[in-house]
Amino acid sequence: MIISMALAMSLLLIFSFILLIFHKLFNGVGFGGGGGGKGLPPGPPRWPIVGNLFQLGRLPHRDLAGLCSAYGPLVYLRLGAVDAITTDDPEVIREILLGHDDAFASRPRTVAAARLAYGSGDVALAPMGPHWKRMRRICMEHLLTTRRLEAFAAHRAEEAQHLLQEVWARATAQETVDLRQVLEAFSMNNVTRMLLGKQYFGSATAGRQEAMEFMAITHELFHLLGMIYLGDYLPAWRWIDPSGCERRMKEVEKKVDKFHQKIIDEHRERKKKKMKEMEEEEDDGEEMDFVDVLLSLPGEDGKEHLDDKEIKALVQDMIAAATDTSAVTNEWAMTELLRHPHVLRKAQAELDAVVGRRRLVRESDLPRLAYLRCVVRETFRLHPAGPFLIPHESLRPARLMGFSLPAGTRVFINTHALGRNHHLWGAAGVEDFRPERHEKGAGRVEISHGDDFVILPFGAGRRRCPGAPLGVVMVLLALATLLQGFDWSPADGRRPEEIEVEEIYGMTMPRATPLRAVAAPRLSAVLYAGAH
Ligand code: HEM
Repeated sequence: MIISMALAMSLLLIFSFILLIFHKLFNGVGFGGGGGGKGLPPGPPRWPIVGNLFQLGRLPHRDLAGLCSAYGPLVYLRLGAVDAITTDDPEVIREILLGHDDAFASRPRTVAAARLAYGSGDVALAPMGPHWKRMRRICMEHLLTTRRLEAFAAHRAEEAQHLLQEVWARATAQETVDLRQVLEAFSMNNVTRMLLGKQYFGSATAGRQEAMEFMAITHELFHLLGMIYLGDYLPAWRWIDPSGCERRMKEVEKKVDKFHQKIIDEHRERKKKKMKEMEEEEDDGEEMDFVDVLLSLPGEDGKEHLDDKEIKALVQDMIAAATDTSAVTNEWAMTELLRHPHVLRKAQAELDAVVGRRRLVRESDLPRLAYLRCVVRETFRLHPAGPFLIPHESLRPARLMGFSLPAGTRVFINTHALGRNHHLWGAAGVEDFRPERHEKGAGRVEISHGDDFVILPFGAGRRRCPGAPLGVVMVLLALATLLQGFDWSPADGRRPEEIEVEEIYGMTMPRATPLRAVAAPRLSAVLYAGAH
């Protein structure tokens, strides 16, 4: 497979090279001009056909950051047949996401979105239009309301207790803790309890095997959705598909669909049973999970119900958008805390002062944990869950910062580079993890973006993350629980500075390897076993 990939790449390069020579012979101009022509923003020179595609490697966010350093805050690229821009500058980002939100709020129709998001029939990957509006409204009105978030607070407290117990069990058995595993379980359980009425990891679970399968499918899905697939930029690539990418998409599509269909069928069955037993009473919606709600909503064009495809697209979107983002953020936060023990101790001292050690931290404590909130902001600065948000696309020709962009321009807002922009954070120490840079006088430390757009963990404008309040609570609650409950040190006797910080690129950007650490209990034993 590697050989066929290399062969295809070489053929493409040879073909591009021949074209380049023809181009040079007959037009007198060489290596394709960079951006800047036809009123486009500046950008790197490009090859015929492939354009700048081969300038993107394994970590495209770092490659695009390099282009912003070389060509300025707004860079034009040609990726095969697709026009694209990238930026790491808060002013340009504000113009795209707020000033020209109407033009830039669509999404590209990628092969992965078509295959893996029910023909872009979800919210997150749907192009701008009436379908997106309706699906997003359903989520906002039936899942992500303040009332529903409050109604599930008790479940989140149970999951925090469960997280504490899981780590405690490993600590008392003198085992290292796989933080990726316990943090994923925490996020997955919280989300699936709201969505599906099921806890996937733990005592009253859907079964360990099913949980592991579910998690593995979600990872694979995220990997495929996030990758820069050459077939999206060079249609001819799809004929060869040398790495078998589309075949993998088809396989994952089947597995995911089977999983979601099972969930819907189980819910329908349960509903039927209830009706039969005449147990169904007028419901205020609080005991219904999201799938129950979706099954009771009317469909479009006079249809009695939403169809299964629409329900599956929504459920998949919510699971994917909610679990990985918060788990990845928490794994990075713990990575940085382990690398910076003085920050970890300072966050624990704050927990001792605000909550004490005689009871467990609760959701209602979170607004008062100002330093912990700075830790999360700093984590988002250095390790944003979505390195390019979810790429946007322009719906129509647009003017931006004095340049003209054609319709269908793909927009890579580089949040990873924004957090390392020397003009904002200073050239020295930009890679240092220093939560103090976000400290301000009195008042709550906000974790979403402010007016200055210097960090952007949830995007902005009409495509901003609708789950941000829930995401923030899940991240803070898990971290507060881990820090209040345990002292932490690196696994395998490593020194803090030896903990790796390499990332892998995808729709979310996790550490390259799972984080393992040693936990030592710091509360009285009764709190680990007892009720919250
Ligand atoms: C720490 C946790 C989270 C982070 C960092 C995060 C981040 C993001 C980002 C960066 C985007 C793209 C914004 C854009 O393209 O402009 C997004 C979109 C989205 N997020 Fe989140 N998210 C989190 C949690 C959640 C949760 C808990 C949910 C739902 C339960 C959720 C649902 C969505 C949806 C549906 C979209 C697509 C919005 C649209 O395209 O209209 N997210 N999120």
